[in-house]
Amino acid sequence: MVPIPRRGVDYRGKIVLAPMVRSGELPSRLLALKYGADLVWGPETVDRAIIGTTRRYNEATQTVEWFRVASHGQKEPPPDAKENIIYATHPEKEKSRLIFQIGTSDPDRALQAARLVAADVAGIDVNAGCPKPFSTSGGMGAALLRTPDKLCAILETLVKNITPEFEIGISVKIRILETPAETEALVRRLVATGITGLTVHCRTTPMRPRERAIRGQLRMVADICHEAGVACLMNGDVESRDQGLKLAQEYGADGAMIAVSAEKNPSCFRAEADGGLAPWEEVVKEYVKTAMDVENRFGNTKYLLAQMVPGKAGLHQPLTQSKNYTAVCQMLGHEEFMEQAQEADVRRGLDKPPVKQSKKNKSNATALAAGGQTGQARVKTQQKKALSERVANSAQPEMELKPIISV
Ligand SMILES: Cc1cc2nc3c(=O)[nH]c(=O)nc-3n(C[C@H](O)[C@H](O)[C@H](O)COP(=O)(O)O)c2cc1C
Repeated sequence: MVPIPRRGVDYRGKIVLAPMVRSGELPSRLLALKYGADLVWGPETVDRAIIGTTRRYNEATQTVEWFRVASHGQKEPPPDAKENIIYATHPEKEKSRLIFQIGTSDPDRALQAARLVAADVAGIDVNAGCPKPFSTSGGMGAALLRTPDKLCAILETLVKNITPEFEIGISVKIRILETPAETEALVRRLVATGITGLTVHCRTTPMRPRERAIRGQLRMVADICHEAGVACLMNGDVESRDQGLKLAQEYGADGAMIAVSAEKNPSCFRAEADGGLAPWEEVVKEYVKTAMDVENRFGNTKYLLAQMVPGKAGLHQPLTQSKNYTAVCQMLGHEEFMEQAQEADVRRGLDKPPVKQSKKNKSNATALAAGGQTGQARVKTQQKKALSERVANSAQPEMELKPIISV
């Protein structure tokens, strides 16, 4: 077992929520914590997306939000400009248990991004496992497994600058490599960077999510971590708290991380002794309430509900077509939430038909498409910016991420 870390969270004996783009937004994390998750990872947030955001405290929801205003390529955003919330946290409920995961391929940018959130989280994690072209084409995610010098430089920069200033630990999430020897060489380098935790997703980069996780290299990874005083979490096909604790013990890991099973039913974090898995109806009710409490983006709420409501309930089509929280509560029979749902819809403008794109924005889009008016270089910068924003806001699940960015 690893010694208790002097700084940052203690990972030992922990069952944690995995980082999940789109599925790991604030209400999902709060629900996971409510059902007993020990720590929660936020969805991967690309460094460029968080850099340049403004932080504010939202009194109404008691959340901290990092947002930017869409400027559509103009210096001053138009008065009707839309605000994009890039990241949100509920300090009271999750600060000491929230790990912020960065998507990055550059030590300086990683540091700039980490500085913006470090005071509000319990740890910073670097994503070195996302296999999708959207991540790897920018040198991020699983591409970092093939550029260990760069990955180590990122981790060392964060350890050197973030840990002493904010008293939080730095961790990394990797996948196994093709051979145990390759994985061993990589892990030996990573644990020497000063990180406090390492999560190993027990699949190789080309493996599909449906393929069973391979645990043959796990004990070796955990042993190398422990020799260096680094905690090791296992990930891949863990479905519940009890199973995770058993597997961690069997393979010598400190704890386990759950993704897909938690996306479907976050009560998987509850021990059998405390009631185990709750029925989906109960979980969905909690989720809708939590999503309204923190004013979650309706599109994200709808997406998560589609993961949680079983197909056989026959609700997927009406859910997909629903336009606001009131409709969702009606459909699910949550009469007691109707008032809150109506208020939430009014606040978010969901009680009216969607606003058409303004003339100004339309003409900007045309100018961009034409490419001539503002000059080729400026258009390119604007397109890159817009794509980066999409990266942060589209929040697609890892398996579905499209190669939409070429920066
Ligand atoms: C919807 C979805 C989004 C994901 N997004 C991320 C992410 O942002 N960062 C990351 O490191 N892994 C991401 N993953 C991978 C998971 O964290 C985890 O490594 C993987 O799903 C294996 O765990 P499981 O077998 O419990 O599902 C994502 C997985 C899913 C299903």
